[in-house]
Amino acid sequence: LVLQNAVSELVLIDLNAARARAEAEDIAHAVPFAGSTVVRAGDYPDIAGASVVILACGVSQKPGETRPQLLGRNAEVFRAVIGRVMEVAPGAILLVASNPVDVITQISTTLSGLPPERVIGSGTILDTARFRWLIGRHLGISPGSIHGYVLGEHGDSEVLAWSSVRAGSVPLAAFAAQVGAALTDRVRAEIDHGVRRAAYTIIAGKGATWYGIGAGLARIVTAIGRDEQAVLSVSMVEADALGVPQVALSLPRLVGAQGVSATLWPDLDAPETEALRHSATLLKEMADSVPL
Ligand SMILES: NC(=O)C1=CN([C@@H]2O[C@H](COP(=O)(O)OP(=O)(O)OC[C@H]3O[C@@H](n4cnc5c(N)ncnc54)[C@H](O)[C@@H]3O)[C@@H](O)[C@H]2O)C=CC1
Ligand SMILES: CC(=O)C(=O)O
Repeated sequence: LVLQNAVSELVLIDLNAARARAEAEDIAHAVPFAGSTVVRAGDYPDIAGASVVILACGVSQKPGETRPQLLGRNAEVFRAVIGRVMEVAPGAILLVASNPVDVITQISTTLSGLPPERVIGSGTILDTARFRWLIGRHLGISPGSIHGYVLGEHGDSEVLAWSSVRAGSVPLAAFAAQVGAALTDRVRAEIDHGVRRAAYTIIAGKGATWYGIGAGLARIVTAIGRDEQAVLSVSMVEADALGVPQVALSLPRLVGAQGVSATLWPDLDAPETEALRHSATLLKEMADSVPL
């Protein structure tokens, strides 16, 4: 956010106040290279009037741990935090990052009483970035010129929507053939593994993932701040996802000043549709298991 000069003020709140102060000071030292954001540590009253509140509190995965294993602990954290945020910043858009992000987004929607379009989960914005990066690397073109999405859960059941991927305006398989970089079953399997297992690999190596999610959250905040109506794969409670009622999951959505203004249901083939329904069902079961 600071490097893109995307916000005028950034307030960090953490149960561990010393950490918030240290992070704020460290981040503030980047400001002179980028812009003029006011960065400081604070407490809840300091976010009164905020336009966006990013929620990244709670516990994170240890090596080998799955995202759903965090659910009980992070649901408890959000029961404590959401009420306090709503007391001081009832007009904010909530942007959830804590895992399992889809279920925590759904819990946050219920606890806040906000309309679903104002409670956004980062969802698969990061998985979509990983997907585009890996395809771009395979084809030798910029990931920004790859148009495709990861859908459903930000987690093990996510769906890589291969059938609708385009390189520029050309269907993926046709472009791959043109540049002599065929998308064999082995290549697809490697890309699938690289997307689906990325967090596990990075957490095994350095304990946490920081930069991809930081950039993804900054992208969402920028789309809100500039009322871009940008298409981003983010999570939100959907009234009906392929027959699964009231479930938060990621789909390509229009993001702007009011939060999510529309969902763009993608064209999917039959196996992708079934995989997305399966992902929605798992998420719904997880959400229903949390007492509120
Ligand atoms: N959605 C995504 O793509 C990603 C999600 N994550 C998730 O984000 C969350 C945070 O990850 P990290 O920053 O690596 O973890 P971390 O452990 O470094 O930071 C979490 C912070 O939350 C604070 N905290 C705990 N309870 C709190 C409360 N009640 N009020 C205020 N602060 C509280 C802790 O003191 C700690 O400083 C995790 O759930 C992680 O799984 C992380 C990376 C990517
Ligand atoms: C930690 C996490 O959810 C990720 O990097 O995908």
